Amino acid sequence: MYDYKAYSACTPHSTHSKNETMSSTPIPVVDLRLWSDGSPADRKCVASELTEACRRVGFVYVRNHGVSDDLLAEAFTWAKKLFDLPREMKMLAPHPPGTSVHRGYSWPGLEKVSQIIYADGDEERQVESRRVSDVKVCLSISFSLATFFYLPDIPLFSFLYCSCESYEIGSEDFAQQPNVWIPEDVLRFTTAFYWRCFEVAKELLRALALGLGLDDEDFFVRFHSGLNNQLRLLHYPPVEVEKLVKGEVERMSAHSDWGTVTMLFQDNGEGLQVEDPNQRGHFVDATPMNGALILNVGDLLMRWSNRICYIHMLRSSPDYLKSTLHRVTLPPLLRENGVSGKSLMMQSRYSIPYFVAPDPTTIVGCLALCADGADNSPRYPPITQQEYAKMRARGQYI
Ligand SMILES: O=C(O)CCC(=O)C(=O)O
Ligand SMILES: [Fe+2]
Repeated sequence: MYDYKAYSACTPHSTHSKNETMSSTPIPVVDLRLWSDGSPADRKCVASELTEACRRVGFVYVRNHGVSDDLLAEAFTWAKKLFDLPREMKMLAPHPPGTSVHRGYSWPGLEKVSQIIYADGDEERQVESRRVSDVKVCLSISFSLATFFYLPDIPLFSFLYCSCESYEIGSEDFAQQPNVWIPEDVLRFTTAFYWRCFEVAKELLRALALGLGLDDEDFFVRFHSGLNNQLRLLHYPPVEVEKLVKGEVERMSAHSDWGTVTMLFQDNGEGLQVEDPNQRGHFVDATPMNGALILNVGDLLMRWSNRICYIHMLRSSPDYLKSTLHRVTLPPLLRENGVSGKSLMMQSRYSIPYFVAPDPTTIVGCLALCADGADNSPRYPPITQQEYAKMRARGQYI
């Protein structure tokens, strides 16, 4: 884990001790402290930094975010406790069949994080082709994204077996997506944690609105009552390193998130990678950083801000927010040093993503200030959150 002590540009240097150094990570780091207690100018600085990071990379480490270390430690303790339960107990709260309800326990292999990416970025087509393709493929059939990148009509497959187990929790007041409870105190804690995360999410949405140049800091918050968010406890069980090296199993394949933003908490298990914004198909490590959460832009925020993907982006970059592909795979040390000893096992990894989504009937259309001329007209038709989620969910659960 990075022992990261670097500062964001907005933080006065005098508040840092002499031996603080900048991290070598290509993923930017933003400190929210001055967002919470700084002057209007400080807040603007933090907002611009955060937005710029989301524009350049789509992923950013956020420090001083407001979820305390103790609360996070407790969240991971509960997650571990939950996944340590015998399978029969976990199966008392199974993820319902089909794609309409996304709650409860998903056992390893249930979720197929599969994304077919046409280089022309046509999402409708991506989803349709995923539907007719065999999503029951269990082992990795992945083609290099980079190889096919410049060929808009050739589908880029990423069908992978997701070897994680997860537990999805929503708001207890959202009738469309009822929680699937299991008889454990863990769920009482996670509900409180869910709403604490939402408080942080609202601040991040405010900063992004300001950073984008919207007059109304609450613009995004108005579409987010919090009811439609999702807290996911994730466990990647131990896996033979050799299988990961050979690509027979992937912990989680490359995908983008569907919502507005995701806040991700990781334990110190490495392996999360993010697509390098300057090199399609090339991934960089998003190593866990002490005390920082990772914020990433989801598809809906990308659509709001009119960011186009892939091939178009190379022609003309509208310079807005980017929903970046990411995956979970081998940690850097194992990649670099290879594996000796066939039976080497990679340890469990736990993570807790909090997916922030607008309310289901919210119409997500290009913001007026992000469509500022002939070269930057709206690229996506307006779509409601529920339509978009339905489209994306069709390939994910079988
Ligand atoms: O486990 C992680 O670090 C990433 C999880 C993730 O990307 C997801 O659940 O969408
Ligand atoms: Fe994700």
